[in-house]
Amino acid sequence: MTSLPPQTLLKEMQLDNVSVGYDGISVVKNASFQLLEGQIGCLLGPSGCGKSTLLRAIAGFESLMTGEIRIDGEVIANQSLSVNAEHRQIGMVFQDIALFPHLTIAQNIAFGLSAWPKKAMHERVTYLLDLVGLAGFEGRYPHSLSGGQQQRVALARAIAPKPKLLLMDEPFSGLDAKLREELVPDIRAILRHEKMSALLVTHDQMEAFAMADQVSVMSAGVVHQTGSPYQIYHRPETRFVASFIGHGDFLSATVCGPNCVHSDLGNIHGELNHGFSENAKVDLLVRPDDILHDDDSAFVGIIVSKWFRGSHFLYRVKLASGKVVYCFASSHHNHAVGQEIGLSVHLDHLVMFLQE
Ligand SMILES: Nc1ncnc2c1ncn2[C@@H]1O[C@H](COP(=O)(O)OP(=O)(O)OP(=O)(O)O)[C@@H](O)[C@H]1O
Repeated sequence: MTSLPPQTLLKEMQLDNVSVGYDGISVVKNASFQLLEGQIGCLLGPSGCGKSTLLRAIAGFESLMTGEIRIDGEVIANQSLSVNAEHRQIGMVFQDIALFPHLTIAQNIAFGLSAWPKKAMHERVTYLLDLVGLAGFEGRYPHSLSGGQQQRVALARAIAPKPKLLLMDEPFSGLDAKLREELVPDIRAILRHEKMSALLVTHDQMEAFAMADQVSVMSAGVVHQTGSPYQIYHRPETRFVASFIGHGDFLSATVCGPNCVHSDLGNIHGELNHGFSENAKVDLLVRPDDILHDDDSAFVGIIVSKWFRGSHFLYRVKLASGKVVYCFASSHHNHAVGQEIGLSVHLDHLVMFLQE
């Protein structure tokens, strides 16, 4: 058995105050975050917020206006230095799959392995074909594969040379929803199996949540927050993150204690001290799963719209103040639009922002 070149895993990538731009105007501003061994990170944000630009800077295709990028403690880019893309040990997968049409699937996967001994190359290609579920496809050409199969080949090609880090720019956006749903967990499992650190760019939060251990939410070039999907959803640190992620509404509220606010839905107590001063006017984030239909509650609202979601109904409910909020109800509670229903609040942690 031929011994394969040893795999060098990423220990840590660190971005410190990275700004990147075009023609002297920064489109990524002071981005800082860290990616650790085996972690799958994600840059999530609306179109044009600078995700691809930041990814391209990490890959070595854009230079830095300020800041520093380090891989395993070694500076690969700052204002005056930029290690060549091909020397960064970074693999890339793009939205437009871009396989070589005149090469077989095996030749595509082997493309970055030309320096490897023949036997090791063959073993690596066979291993990867198997890993991405395409054993037996080695002699086929890209045009004879489905979009999802082609994207698996693109992944195999990118990870074949054992890069320290895999960058993926909207790799699923050319695929239909059903295929995407199947492929995302598969790709995650493959990266996990390879202990490969990766950074994904997407504007789709469900994709981000399904793929990533850590999500960096961006808006207008600024990284607002980096955290686990759970933290991003339940503990958003900025108003933008709170409103961009998931469904939610802001209820006007007044602070009435160290872990209490008073709102249209009564006094709401959180588990933690929120740090706001007594009587401060705040906007309190309420998600659909924070407000439940409750016949016994004194707080009521009028249903203004409803959606049947199989296991539950999602209602939009107008409160006495005129504020409209989401509300979950089990699918046995089928109420008509215009009907009044009772509401109870189930909020463990209070996410709120001072009113502007
Ligand atoms: N080569 C370029 N020259 C000048 N401006 C550019 C260039 N590439 C991107 N931009 C601009 O930089 C900003 C950020 O673009 P970028 O592609 O990084 O955003 P994005 O978040 O990846 O968007 P999308 O999700 O639509 O791909 C945009 O305003 C874009 O028009």
